[in-house]
Amino acid sequence: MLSDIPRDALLRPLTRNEVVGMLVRLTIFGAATYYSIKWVVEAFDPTQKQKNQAKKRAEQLMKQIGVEGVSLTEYEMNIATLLVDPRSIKVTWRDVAGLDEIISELQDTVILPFQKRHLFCGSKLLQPPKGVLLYGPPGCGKTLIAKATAKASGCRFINLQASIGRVFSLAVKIQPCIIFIDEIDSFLRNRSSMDHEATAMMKAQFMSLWDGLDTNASSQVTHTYVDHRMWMQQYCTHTHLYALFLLIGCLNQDKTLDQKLFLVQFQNAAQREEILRLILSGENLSNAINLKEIADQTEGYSGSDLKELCRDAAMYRVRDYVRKQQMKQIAQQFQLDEEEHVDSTQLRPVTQLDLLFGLDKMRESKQATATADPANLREVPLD
Ligand SMILES: Nc1ncnc2c1ncn2[C@@H]1O[C@H](COP(=O)(O)OP(=O)(O)OP(=O)(O)O)[C@@H](O)[C@H]1O
Repeated sequence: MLSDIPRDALLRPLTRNEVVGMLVRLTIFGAATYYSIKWVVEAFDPTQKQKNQAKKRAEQLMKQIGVEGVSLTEYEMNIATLLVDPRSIKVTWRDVAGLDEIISELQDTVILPFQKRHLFCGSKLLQPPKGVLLYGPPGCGKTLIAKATAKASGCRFINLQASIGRVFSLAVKIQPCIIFIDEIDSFLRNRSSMDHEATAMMKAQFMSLWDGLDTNASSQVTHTYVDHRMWMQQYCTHTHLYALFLLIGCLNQDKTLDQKLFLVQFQNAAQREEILRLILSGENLSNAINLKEIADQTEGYSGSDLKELCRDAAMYRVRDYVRKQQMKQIAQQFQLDEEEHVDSTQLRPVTQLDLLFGLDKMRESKQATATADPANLREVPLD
């Protein structure tokens, strides 16, 4: 074929027009190949439909929370579907009882820097913590606090089970943002014989992201001095559950900050009384209710235990109501005169006895759980 081209045409340098023409042809050919391959790959990808739906949902959510013009990778797009608009969070500080000290410290160190940025800009000492760690036994209010904090700060909120790298990169892009990881210990400890290495890698990745996020000086994300590895190790192996949330988008670029750690644990009797009062507020209570008596007898109970106790107590009057209605029907069938007038639409008030019954039931179920706990069984001597 080359023999068809005149020899002098092969030897002379190409003209400008020839070079431009060749470049145009190469560009068109390259683009056509790229889009054809992309089209074929997409056509054969069974997850494409879900991806498109996730993209749509993420775009909608981003718009709703006021983020526009940010380009996201496919992974970030998936995480973005977990975004929560703080206005849609129902929990407020008023839903948390007995934890006033923690709440007031959170308000000063976490909420204020978001709300009054200008006050914190000028001073290295006044920098807010980059991360906040809530830890403690289950059912004591960590999730409540995390949600109330997100609501009060007005931050974008990502509530996730476990997906790490992209979460951080998305959070950096849409900062300010709170990342909330509930029960992260179960993710960090969750292993099988197969995934030991993978878990270790994820753990390492999490640690490095948690530690630094970004070393870029122009980033609004900071390093801290606290050794989180120690915390992680300690709390991933020695406590059952904790929730964790990080703040991103703080103001400083300096390494002078500490991490804030809050122990959310079992409350004392006075705090338990406050929790009981909050849980029962809005209920029809008998005048003789004595919450102090219940609080004094519930040492070691979590907030969720107290809620369960109150729920049971409140149920007794529903059972009473149903029983009375049945008796009424029987009396009507036998055309007996009813001595007592029963209001057919109202439940009776919750009484102290209901609460004490609820307490008994709770004790029984706690005892049963303690006996069934394999950890306890292991400690029983075999001989
Ligand atoms: N301090 C509290 N004030 C009011 N209610 C509480 C409190 N602590 C717990 N509760 C009740 O118990 C429920 C569970 O609490 P929450 O989910 O916040 O616990 P948690 O500490 O996050 O537990 P876990 O570690 O299991 O996730 C709450 O929805 C609430 O009804």
